Amino acid sequence: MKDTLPADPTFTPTREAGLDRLEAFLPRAGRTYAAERNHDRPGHDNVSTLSPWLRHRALTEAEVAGAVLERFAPATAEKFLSEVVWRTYFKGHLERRPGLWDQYRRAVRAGQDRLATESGMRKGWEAACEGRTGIAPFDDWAAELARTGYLHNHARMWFASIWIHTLGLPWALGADFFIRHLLDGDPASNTLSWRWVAGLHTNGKPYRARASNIAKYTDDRYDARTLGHQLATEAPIPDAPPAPEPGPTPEGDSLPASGRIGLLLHEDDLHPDFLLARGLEPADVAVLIQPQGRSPLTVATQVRDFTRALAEDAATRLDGTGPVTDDPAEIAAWAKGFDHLVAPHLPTGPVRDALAGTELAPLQPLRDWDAAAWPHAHAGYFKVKTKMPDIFEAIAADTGA
Ligand SMILES: Cc1cc2nc3c(=O)[nH]c(=O)nc-3n(C[C@H](O)[C@H](O)[C@H](O)COP(=O)(O)OP(=O)(O)OC[C@H]3O[C@@H](n4cnc5c(N)ncnc54)[C@H](O)[C@@H]3O)c2cc1C
Repeated sequence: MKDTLPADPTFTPTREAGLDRLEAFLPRAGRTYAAERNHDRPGHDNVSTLSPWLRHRALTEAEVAGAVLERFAPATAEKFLSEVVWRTYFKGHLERRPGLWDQYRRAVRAGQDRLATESGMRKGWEAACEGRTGIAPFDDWAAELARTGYLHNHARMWFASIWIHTLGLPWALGADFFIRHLLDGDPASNTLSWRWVAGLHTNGKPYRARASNIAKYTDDRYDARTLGHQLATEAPIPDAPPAPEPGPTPEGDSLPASGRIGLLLHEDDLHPDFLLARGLEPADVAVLIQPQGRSPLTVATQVRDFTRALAEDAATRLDGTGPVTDDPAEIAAWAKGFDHLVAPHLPTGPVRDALAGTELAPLQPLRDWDAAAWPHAHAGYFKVKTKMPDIFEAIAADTGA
């Protein structure tokens, strides 16, 4: 029976492979995506599976949106484009409220303290992480995540809801479990999506997974009646500190007018098309990665390998001879050879945290795409969604097309 299932998607850690995936998906980015996207199906060919490349900006939101808009009218591809812009919204939201990242890190540590002292919770957490809860779809998604480093969006929502509301586990430990295993594990999309499921994001409404919804969108792979007896019927909102007030949109630095420039790429932006389009001529390129910085626990080998290989691919593309490293001290030694260090804007997350502990202070130009979207990312998604036409205006400048 298993042999007849479509194969798991694979994620080759090169920009070229991401471009191939985009090319193969493009014909389905219009009405087909709108009609089919909610189904969690083996193989996942009803969605793009582009997120591992987009997360590291080995492919950028602007170039993906640009390719889609060359093929479809904005209204036809609205659903897909809106999902891409969700990613930008979450990045902007966290840039405006970086304190949410600090709160999350503290909540993970507090959850780990509880694991050390509450044996019942520890057993529940271990069973959830190992896919041994007895809730069939949840256990299957835990196994799929560990095997592939990817889950469909609906599966992520249901999984997070069952983790929080049915199993009664701390939301931050669930977010930590995801970010240790997802190839696209992202400080913004992951943290804020888990907060959204818990009911801590903008509207105070938790997301509760329903048996009938799971059965429908898994094409009846799971029995709604059995699930109906297993899933929580209530979804109380967990205690959490209030969200910080939004700060200003980060302002991008200008490029230096002269001098030898070292270009520092990082795992949050590996394709400096916008900088080259602005006239940057780097003397050399290095890449800083921090996959292990995503969690205090061990991050999955395939996540660390994927991130490093994608970073090496970026350095090779740009003929960089600088280090591709997770050690900021190596970057500091390399940076001594230049008058200026330039990096694409460093968003909230482990790379920025790692640099904060050093004397390195690269100039950080901002992408036109982010500059168009982030001023509207201070509250819910709707404000950004209404600005989609303006954001698309930034595609040419962002991609240098
Ligand atoms: C609990 C939870 C945790 C999540 N954690 C992450 C994460 O760590 N990293 C991550 O990239 N996404 C995360 N998401 C969002 C979303 O599930 C994935 O981006 C999407 O499933 C990736 O699959 P795809 O590339 O096939 O998406 P498609 O449906 O093909 O969408 C295209 C692109 O749009 C973006 N996108 C789509 N849906 C969302 C969304 N809801 N929020 C933000 N961006 C979106 C992604 O970059 C994606 O590649 C999470 C969602 C939930 C509910």
